[in-house]
Amino acid sequence: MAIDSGTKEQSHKEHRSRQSGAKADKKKRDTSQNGKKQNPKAFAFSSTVKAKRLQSRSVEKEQRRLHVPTIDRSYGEQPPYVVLVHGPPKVGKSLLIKSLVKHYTKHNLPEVRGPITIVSGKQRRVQFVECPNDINGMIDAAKFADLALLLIDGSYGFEMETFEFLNILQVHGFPKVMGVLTHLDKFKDVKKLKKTKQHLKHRFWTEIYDGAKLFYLSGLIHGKYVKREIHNLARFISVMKFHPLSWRTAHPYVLVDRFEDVTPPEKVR
Ligand SMILES: Nc1nc2c(ncn2[C@@H]2O[C@H](COP(=O)(O)OP(=O)(O)OP(=O)(O)O)[C@@H](O)[C@H]2O)c(=O)[nH]1
Repeated sequence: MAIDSGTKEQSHKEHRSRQSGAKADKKKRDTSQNGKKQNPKAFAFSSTVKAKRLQSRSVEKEQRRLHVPTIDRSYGEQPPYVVLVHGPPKVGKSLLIKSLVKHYTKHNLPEVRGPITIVSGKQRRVQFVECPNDINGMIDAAKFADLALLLIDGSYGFEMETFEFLNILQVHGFPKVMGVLTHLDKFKDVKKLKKTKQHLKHRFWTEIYDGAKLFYLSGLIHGKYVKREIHNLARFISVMKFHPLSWRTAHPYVLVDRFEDVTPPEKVR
């Protein structure tokens, strides 16, 4: 290479493509295939079907981006997530709350009276509420529940209350729902138990959605549900992601659970 510093012109040796060797062989092979190169234009489409699919996919992606994000209006310390335990009478609601409280706090709860709030993680509190079995109670509960545990007596099947409550949930923005089957120890026949579980699962799926979570509590040990099963259920509740419901942000609601007159008696007199 010679550089002429005066005119700043360079003279380069001309490029000569390979005539022999592996690279030359490959090139020859590529060009000889159907008379065209393997990759004539790397990013241009060669199939119209594929191109159409690609286009609709990119449009979909764009739509998703444009979707209005749900606004989380909460600020400061987060309120506890309300886990509502619903079911017909004597299905085991109190027992389930007691078992879950025992799991989280290692304390025995003698009686369930009103909502119970426990700390389930560094950033999370969970409040267990037993759903009242009257229509007004259910309507109130549907408004504040973040997760509804629907208890179903496995030996009996679905009862009216569960369907009623699902309907109420539907018109209140539908929070998360999980099913829990109890009284499964009443089955003596293993085959029948299996069949019933299958049947109830599919019934539950048609009501909620295919693949909705259903837990099985197989029986009692020392008057409590099996530790392992409660552990699994509690784990699910602890890691569950709760998104703000758009219905709820659009329909603010205050539930008054107590009304006290605090005027000093002196003043009244
Ligand atoms: N064999 C069996 N008994 C159960 C099971 N679950 C609950 N029980 C029993 O059912 C009875 C009622 O349980 P509770 O927890 O009081 O039911 P509940 O739904 O709170 O009842 P109400 O508050 O009256 O609606 C208790 O004696 C439990 O021991 C189960 O899976 N198997």
